[in-house]
Amino acid sequence: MQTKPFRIGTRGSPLALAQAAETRARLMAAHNLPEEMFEIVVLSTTGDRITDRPLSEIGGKGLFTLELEEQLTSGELDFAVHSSKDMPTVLPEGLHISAYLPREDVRDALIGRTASSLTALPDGAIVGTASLRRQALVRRIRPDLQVTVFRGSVGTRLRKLDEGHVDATLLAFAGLKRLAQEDVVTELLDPAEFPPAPAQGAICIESRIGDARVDALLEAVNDRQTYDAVSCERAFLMALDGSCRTPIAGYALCEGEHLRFSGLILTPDGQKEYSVETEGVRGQAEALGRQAGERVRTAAGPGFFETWS
Ligand SMILES: NCc1[nH]cc(CCC(=O)O)c1CC(=O)O
Repeated sequence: MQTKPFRIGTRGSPLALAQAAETRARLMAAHNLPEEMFEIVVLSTTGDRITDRPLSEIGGKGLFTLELEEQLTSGELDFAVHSSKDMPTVLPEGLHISAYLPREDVRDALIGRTASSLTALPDGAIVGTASLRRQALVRRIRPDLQVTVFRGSVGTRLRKLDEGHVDATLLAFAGLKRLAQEDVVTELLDPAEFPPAPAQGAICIESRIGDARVDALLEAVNDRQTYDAVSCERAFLMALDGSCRTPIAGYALCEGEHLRFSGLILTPDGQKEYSVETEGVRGQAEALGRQAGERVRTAAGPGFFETWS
């Protein structure tokens, strides 16, 4: 084995750093390599710098990955660690997702200040979240609640909640667990009523296509169930054209060689929705996700996407 360290790219948020550290720890264990073999390189991205506007307004998801991808392409980094949920559906030419770590809990968590659950919040209470999906799902269950845009790192959001800016906020349980902050959670939401975002809870590793040395390294930490499930969910998202103004939920589960998927699109007010369920063999994960996306897209019709985008 070579002795030059692998250069791992990551964003600098506490969650991103925790994910990069987890990736390094798994690689060290899988290959019996010392920590010095992995250099964690922290980059600030456009998405990190702009925190006062919804991402969908400033150009969407690529904003968290662009700077890392430039350095992957140029060879400055060997691979980059991301929250799969933040990855665009189409990657720059020459790059691919080469591995997924075993998925964390996919559920959303409510952190309530004035009540502990979504149903117990008082009439007209304010829920802070920038996610269009979470906004729509909250309104679907509790049309009386007010929803306000709430961005920043997990720590920033919890501080704003503490300061009383909102009555409750919603975060991915996975991120809270990775930050060892799961004790703040007051309610875990049932995926049947409050389905997660495609790719939620999964860490992915992006690298150059055809980099045999990196592929061999990463293969040992790739979780095949997560790979198939998230590939299905991302194909669903892509078939919906990644319309980042559309609230979209999607969740796939592998059981043996079988895969089941449920998807949902909603209007931002949560009052109209189209859902889809499908299942098949794991080897067809992407095709199943894509077909589910096409089905829901056809059922909704073009008007669904145009009225408010
Ligand atoms: N968009 C921010 C983001 N990207 C990934 C996570 C959480 C971890 C994950 O879903 O893997 C979060 C924060 C959140 O949604 O609470």
